[in-house]
Amino acid sequence: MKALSVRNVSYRFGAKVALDDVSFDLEVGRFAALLGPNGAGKSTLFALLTRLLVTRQGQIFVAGFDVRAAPRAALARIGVVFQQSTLDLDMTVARNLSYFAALQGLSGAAAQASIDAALDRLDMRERAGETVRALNGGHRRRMEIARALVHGPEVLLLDEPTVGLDTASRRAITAHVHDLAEDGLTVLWATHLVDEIRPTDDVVVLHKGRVLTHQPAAEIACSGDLGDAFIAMTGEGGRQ
Ligand SMILES: Nc1ncnc2c1ncn2[C@@H]1O[C@H](COP(=O)(O)OP(=O)(O)OP(=O)(O)O)[C@@H](O)[C@H]1O
Repeated sequence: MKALSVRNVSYRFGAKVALDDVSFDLEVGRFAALLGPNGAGKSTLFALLTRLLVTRQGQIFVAGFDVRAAPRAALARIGVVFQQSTLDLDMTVARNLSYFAALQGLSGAAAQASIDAALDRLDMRERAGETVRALNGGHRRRMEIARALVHGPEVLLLDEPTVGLDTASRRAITAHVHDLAEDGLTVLWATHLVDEIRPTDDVVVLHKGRVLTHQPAAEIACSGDLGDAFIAMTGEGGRQ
């Protein structure tokens, strides 16, 4: 069974086609970059994966569950880090996570164990008592990733999670999420930055709503530079 399966998905906003017959599968435990320039359709695809928008054409399966026919089962297996932060700045890290855990139906000792484990995975346990406002941008992002793990998802979706961060924070977050994939989580990481992608990662190149290719990064780069290959394919840049 595939961790994520997107089949012939199209979506339009009025006359504007945002996604055009998009299909790809992700194997369990893969780190996949959804690489595309601005306007490629990455956020639209994320909105369909998380049911912020409803798929009208095509099908999406998460761990075998159809997002439209079995939304609860599918969404329970997804963790999401959206482009815009949704943290409560005046609550502590721990309180933000326990609030989210409660929304997921977790409480008491089980919730605490999940929260502690998620914070440990992102090296954020010692920050649990701090208010979010006191954290820098990189730590806030790590906390959002920890929050997305609290309910034990099988697939983690991140929509340009390093936007606005300095180089050190970008590297740390990229490394943390690659580690999560090595531990068996399936990751879909939307980005337009090729330096966040490792040679062994899957890359789904999205351009103007269409999938141009889906291969390991090393094969797309073809013994050259992934950024050059991306520019050659799309005519657009892939560096910060
Ligand atoms: N609500 C909307 N109404 C009309 N057009 C939209 C809407 N949202 C997105 N679009 C258009 O759909 C296309 C895909 O947009 P989308 O935001 O999914 O791309 P993206 O790859 O996430 O880009 P970015 O990196 O800038 O977030 C773009 O042409 C965009 O202008």
